[in-house]
Amino acid sequence: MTSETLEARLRKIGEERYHDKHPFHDRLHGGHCSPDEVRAWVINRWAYQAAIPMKDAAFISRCTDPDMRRAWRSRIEDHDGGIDEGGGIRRWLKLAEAVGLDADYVASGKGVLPATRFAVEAYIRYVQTMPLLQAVASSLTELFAPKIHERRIEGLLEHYAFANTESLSYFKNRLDQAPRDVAFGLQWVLDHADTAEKEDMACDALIFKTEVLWAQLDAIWSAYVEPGRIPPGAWQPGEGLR
Ligand SMILES: O=C(O)c1cc(C(=O)O)c2c(n1)C(=O)C(=O)c1cc(C(=O)O)[nH]c1-2
Repeated sequence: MTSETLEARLRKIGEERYHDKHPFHDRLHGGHCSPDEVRAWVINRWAYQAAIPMKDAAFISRCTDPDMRRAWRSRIEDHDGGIDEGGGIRRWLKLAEAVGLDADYVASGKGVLPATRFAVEAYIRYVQTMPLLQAVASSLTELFAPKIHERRIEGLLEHYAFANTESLSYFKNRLDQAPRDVAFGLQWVLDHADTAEKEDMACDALIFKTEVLWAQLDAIWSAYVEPGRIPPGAWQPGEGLR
């Protein structure tokens, strides 16, 4: 199989399984979420955001090649940033405040749904334990992220009063960062998946990751949209407000 075919397979997985197809995103981007549904999403998605640099640090700890570590470390810098200006994590907390949440509450991780936590932990563990090829391939959902970030910026600006350049700065920054990261990750996977078995492994990793993302939105839907069954200990509307 040629690398073009592998790339086409990976892109097809995104077309079929990426979480832009999840009904929660239609609801969010179409302006149909209640303020509490938006808050639930911001609180839960925080758990994912906060885990990304930890997963990238876990990845780097496994790399024996300095070139690979050098290429990968900007991902951690994007999210953590410098002491004064911060990075993506701090920008996410701006969004939290804009939707009426207390930033310290959100950053505490209290109230995150158990299923969200399990999904995020599974992603970190995957990157820690699976063959490097699969650890890299699991990041390739970012091939599809810029499109959803553009859609999100447009939809939120159109429909919600909290949306402005500052509150949405997280997504705006990702528009430049994600394509750079994913160009490297994709090329690395195409270069290293040099047998049919390895190509299958790369595809399996991407499928696994789409499931990590999908499961988080399913959890939000069942707790806060329908049937509205909030698990014990998870965020209750009215908690953690600023
Ligand atoms: O808003 C989204 O839909 C979305 C999806 C993804 C993704 O596809 O995993 C990431 C992000 N955002 C994101 O902002 C981000 O920093 C990020 C890092 C990674 C990763 O796997 O390393 N995915 C994503």
